[in-house]
Amino acid sequence: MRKLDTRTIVVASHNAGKIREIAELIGPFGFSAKSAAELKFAEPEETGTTFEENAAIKALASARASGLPALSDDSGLVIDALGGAPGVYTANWAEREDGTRDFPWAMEKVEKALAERGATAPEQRSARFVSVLCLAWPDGHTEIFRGEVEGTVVWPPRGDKGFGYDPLFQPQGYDKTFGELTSEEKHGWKPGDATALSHRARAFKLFVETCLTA
Ligand SMILES: O=P(O)(O)OP(=O)(O)OP(=O)(O)OC[C@H]1O[C@@H](n2cnc3c(O)ncnc32)[C@H](O)[C@@H]1O
Ligand SMILES: [Mg+2]
Repeated sequence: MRKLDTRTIVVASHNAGKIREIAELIGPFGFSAKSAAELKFAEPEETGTTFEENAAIKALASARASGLPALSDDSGLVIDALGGAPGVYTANWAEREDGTRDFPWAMEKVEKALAERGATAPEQRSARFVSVLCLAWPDGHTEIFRGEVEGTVVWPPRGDKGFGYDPLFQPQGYDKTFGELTSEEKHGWKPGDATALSHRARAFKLFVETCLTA
């Protein structure tokens, strides 16, 4: 287990929604965060078959390109009735032929797949959001943290907050989707809290406990 030994960290992501959430989570710890998008680093190909593999590919690419520790996030929506899809391929499901992402269309695809399987009742629509964070150093060392949040796929999508598939996902015990919760509510965590809500905040809490606290 290695502690973070610099005050600058590269956020190894090109997703503006994710970068904003990671900046919110890391802000209170006094780090300055620079994203791979800002640094104009090329997006590495995500050739892994697990969240862990893809997170490591992204973090190592940014750590080596910057010479600084880099934190990546590989995430996705895992739907039980779809055998775990879209899972690691959650971003690909939203990709149009020209490479642009279309989330309303991706959410319709998810709904179509569920309807084809007759998964219309809430109990047939269980899912979890998964986030795997990887902190990598330029010398190749990595630390991995996984967070998951259980919930249900709703239809129609609700809310315009958050990003990506947020309007489709209602966490267990809540009557609002991630698209209807504020960013603070979605994290459900700030430094010192014993629990967190979102997949990303849950993984982040482990990262803080392992790499930031003395
Ligand atoms: O790889 P980077 O550059 O970090 O950005 P990305 O968007 O390609 O990220 P992933 O490869 O990890 O793919 C994750 C997909 O899951 C979606 N996703 C992940 N976390 C989410 C969240 O908290 N809310 C909604 N959608 C989320 C996201 O929109 C992507 O389509
Ligand atoms: Mg990606």
